[in-house]
Amino acid sequence: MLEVTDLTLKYGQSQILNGVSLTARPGQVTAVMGTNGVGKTSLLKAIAGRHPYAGGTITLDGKPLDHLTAFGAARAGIAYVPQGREVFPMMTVAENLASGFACLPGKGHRVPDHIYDLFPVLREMTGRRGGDLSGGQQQQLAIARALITRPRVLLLDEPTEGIQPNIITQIGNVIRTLRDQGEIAIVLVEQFFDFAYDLGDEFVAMKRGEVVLRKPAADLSREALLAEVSV
Ligand SMILES: Nc1ncnc2c1ncn2[C@@H]1O[C@H](COP(=O)(O)OP(=O)(O)OP(=O)(O)O)[C@@H](O)[C@H]1O
Repeated sequence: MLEVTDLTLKYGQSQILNGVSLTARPGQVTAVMGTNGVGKTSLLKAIAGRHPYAGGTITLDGKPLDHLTAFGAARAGIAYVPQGREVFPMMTVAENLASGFACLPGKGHRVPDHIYDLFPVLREMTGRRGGDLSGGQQQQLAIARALITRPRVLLLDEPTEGIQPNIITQIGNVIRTLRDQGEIAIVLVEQFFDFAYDLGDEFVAMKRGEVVLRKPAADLSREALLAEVSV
């Protein structure tokens, strides 16, 4: 279980996160929602070791992840799929996937079949350059690359952004499959309300760097959540 407690984060003198707390459990989707600029990406960056945080704690199964680097966080089991995907454009699909092995011990890794079973389109495109894939295919590649690292926590930053509807459905199905397998805790940052609402087991709504609502799906109506995350 991932526990973030009282997290604060600054860019220079600007306080961006102000005491943010959330929990992500294996086999569940924790959906983090809020309008542009409330600090959702900054929160994921702090968890993923991409930006230092000023205060608070992050623990995984009770063990502190003390200000890890991005590599350290990946080694500890935190996989991050950034907004905009960050696929390596000049590297092939196979090479992009193989880059995920860097944080695993040992050598001679091969892409497990279950990754291609989740994303069959990637199996057909192993030799194609990342930059030549469609946006939807790049998103699938970015999620697949994250799963290569055998994470315990999967951080997804706006996976539906700029993606066509049929691929959004496929990505939703992948998230559901991962959730139902019960091993990975998923933190989903998403502004596509219905997508997040359908998938979320727990909801965290943010405003101006603070959590204004934190509730399990069972205790929250669609209207109540919509009211908290609308402009
Ligand atoms: N590197 C940076 N330096 C300074 N300010 C930043 C930096 N990155 C983000 N910010 C500011 O921090 C605030 C939170 O940004 P963040 O990207 O975390 O929000 P967000 O909720 O993910 O927004 P969006 O949905 O638009 O991605 C914004 O006001 C943003 O302008």
